[in-house]
Amino acid sequence: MPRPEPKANEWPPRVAREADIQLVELRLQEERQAKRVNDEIDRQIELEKQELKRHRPQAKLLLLGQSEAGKSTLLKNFQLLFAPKAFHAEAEAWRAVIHLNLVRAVNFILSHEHLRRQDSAESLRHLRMRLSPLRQVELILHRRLCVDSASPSDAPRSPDLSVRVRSGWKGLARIGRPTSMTHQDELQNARQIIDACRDDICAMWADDAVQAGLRGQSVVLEDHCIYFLNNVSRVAALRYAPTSDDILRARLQTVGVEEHKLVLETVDSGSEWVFYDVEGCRGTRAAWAPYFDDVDAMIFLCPMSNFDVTLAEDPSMNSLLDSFNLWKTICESKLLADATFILFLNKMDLLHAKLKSGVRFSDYVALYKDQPNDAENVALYFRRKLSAVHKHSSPKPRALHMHMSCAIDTRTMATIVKRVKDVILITALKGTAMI
Ligand SMILES: Nc1nc2c(ncn2[C@@H]2O[C@H](COP(=O)(O)OP(=O)(O)OP(=O)(O)O)[C@@H](O)[C@H]2O)c(=O)[nH]1
Ligand SMILES: [Mg+2]
Repeated sequence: MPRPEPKANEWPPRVAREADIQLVELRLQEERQAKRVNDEIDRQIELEKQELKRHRPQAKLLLLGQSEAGKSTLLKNFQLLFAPKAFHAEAEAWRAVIHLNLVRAVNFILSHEHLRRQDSAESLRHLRMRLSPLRQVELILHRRLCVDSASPSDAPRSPDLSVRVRSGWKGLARIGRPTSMTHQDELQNARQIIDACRDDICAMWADDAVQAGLRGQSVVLEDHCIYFLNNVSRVAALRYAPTSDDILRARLQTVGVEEHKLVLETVDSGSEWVFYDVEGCRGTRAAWAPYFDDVDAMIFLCPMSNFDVTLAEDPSMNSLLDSFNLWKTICESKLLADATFILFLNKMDLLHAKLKSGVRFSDYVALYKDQPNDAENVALYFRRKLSAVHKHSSPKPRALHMHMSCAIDTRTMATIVKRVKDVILITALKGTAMI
């Protein structure tokens, strides 16, 4: 067909219009191609997101509180209940920590200045001599386990008999499997010496002069030291294998922020929870913040029994006041505004024993004046005080679940920890669980 002649004065000329049409077509093609590429990128991002979701732990949990509040002990309770195989697999590794806890307590007692002066007691002089190999054992275990390079000195030390393991709890697993024969021989040798000293440690702990000396100087040995000394004939035996109770009692100070993956065995088998267990000392708290992001639940431990003591790291600071201040700061953290709060009012057993021994809570907490000095009422005070702080903090944090606890009592903890597990699962799956 003949092409129509271009009309005179036609604007734009037909040829130019055709070129425009081709250009538009080209642009449309390019846009379609770009959209295809974009859609593909979006699809990839969506796939990656889903993949990430699949690999994201089912729950991310933060354990906070001052030093010795019981954070790591609570974590052990979770492990004992929901990953018992992993818990028992680590039992062997805990033995060295328990032995160091024990040996440090013995050496501390024997090196205490007041008891040195009582050397006139013939029996004590004898015991000191017979137990002197434990100094070497402390050095060996210290070298194998501890973070700080300073060796334990001969001078009497403060009764902070904590153990800090290189790279924390995870480092402990490596200690359970010593790599070289020298390590194995050293640890075996240490166990043999402890076993050989067993009767003498018993005799020392039962010695009236020792007990009177400790009482007279108001030396308060940490709870775990007393527990292992009371159980020395079992703990010091050559074939000793730590029980669950022993592991919960063992004192292993957390170093920095330790990540613990808990692969559940008894419920929801195979799913993974990640705990961030922090070192509670004041000087290390600035390092916590990076771990506040994107956690499902923040678990705070407030030890109720330490109202009459000051912080080991700051003797001018009352321990209870420090805990209250810390709780307030945590409640006001914007980063934690989306996390469910779980509060453990811990060390109920020690609170009970302390009040029963005659220490008065009102002597340390002015607001408590004229109120009953029993553990239930004091615990109620803690409950009201801490929930009021939570309620009135800004930004308003999410739900608060509170439990009175004794973290070393596996029986009562089993019930509490199961309840907390439900809260964590609901929180992780549905956002938050309100009560
Ligand atoms: N009697 C008693 N002892 C407890 C309780 N909870 C924890 N402990 C003991 O207190 C000591 C300190 O507990 P940890 O769990 O190591 O304390 P933490 O909060 O992890 O301390 P850091 O790692 O220093 O921040 C351990 O020897 C525990 O066995 C409790 O409710 N009652
Ligand atoms: Mg800890």
